[in-house]
Amino acid sequence: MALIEIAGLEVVFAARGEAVRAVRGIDLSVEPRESFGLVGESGSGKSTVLRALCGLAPVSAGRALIDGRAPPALGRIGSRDRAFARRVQMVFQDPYGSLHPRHTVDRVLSEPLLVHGLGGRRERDRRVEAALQDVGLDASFRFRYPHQLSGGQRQRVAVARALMLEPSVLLLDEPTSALDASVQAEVLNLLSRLREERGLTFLMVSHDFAVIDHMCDRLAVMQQGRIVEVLDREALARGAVREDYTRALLAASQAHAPVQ
Ligand SMILES: Nc1ncnc2c1ncn2[C@@H]1O[C@H](COP(=O)(O)OP(=O)(O)OP(=O)(O)O)[C@@H](O)[C@H]1O
Repeated sequence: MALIEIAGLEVVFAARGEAVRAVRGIDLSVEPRESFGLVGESGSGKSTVLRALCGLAPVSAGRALIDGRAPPALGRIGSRDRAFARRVQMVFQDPYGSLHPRHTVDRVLSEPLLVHGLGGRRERDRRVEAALQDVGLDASFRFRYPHQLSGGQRQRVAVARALMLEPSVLLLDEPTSALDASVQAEVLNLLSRLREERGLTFLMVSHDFAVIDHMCDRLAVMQQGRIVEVLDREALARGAVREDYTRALLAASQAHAPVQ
């Protein structure tokens, strides 16, 4: 059975009295342990799909389910949210924005455990140290603040935080596009390794085909809130693309340096 199931999904935002149809009826299934990419031009609705899956955007019609369940309603904190957070986590583009500037790495990583009442002090310490090690940061990083880290190190901390509750699904929104090319490759390789080791399922947004090609088994191409085609990696490698829109995106992406 698919782990992520999206059917007839529509998301409509009300912006200054006008309805913005960000997602216009999409269907998508992602299997357990699969890594699936969403590509498309800016504003095509990629991030909105991820947000609908975790309850941060309204599902106006259709459904967006993970493991057969809809996300908890916006603004309601309860046991369903806690159960959901233990299955699904999101990683954003900008680790600087998503890490609290006045919280140490230790606090950032312990907080999910505290909120979920997991482990005593010793157990939390052990898990924070293990989490740092898992993302390739040594113990000296534990009491640093975000501004004392490089962009790549910050994103490693954001990945470690996302994994603290041992979720099965990661929703990744342009997780490396704020990083330099060489650092980008390191973080992508880290994500691939963690996925392999932990049997994670990824749904990943990028505007960059090289990133998607590096990371994903299949991808959907989005345009104006719709999916125009779904490709697997092999079709992408052969250039077996049906839509001119996809070809244009591919050409624009290939103008940039490929991921190593
Ligand atoms: N909260 C919101 N309120 C109103 N409109 C929104 C909201 N969030 C997104 N939109 C609109 O929905 C459309 C899709 O946005 P979305 O962020 O999903 O696109 P995207 O493909 O992820 O783009 P990018 O690659 O630039 O991040 C855009 O027209 C955007 O302006």
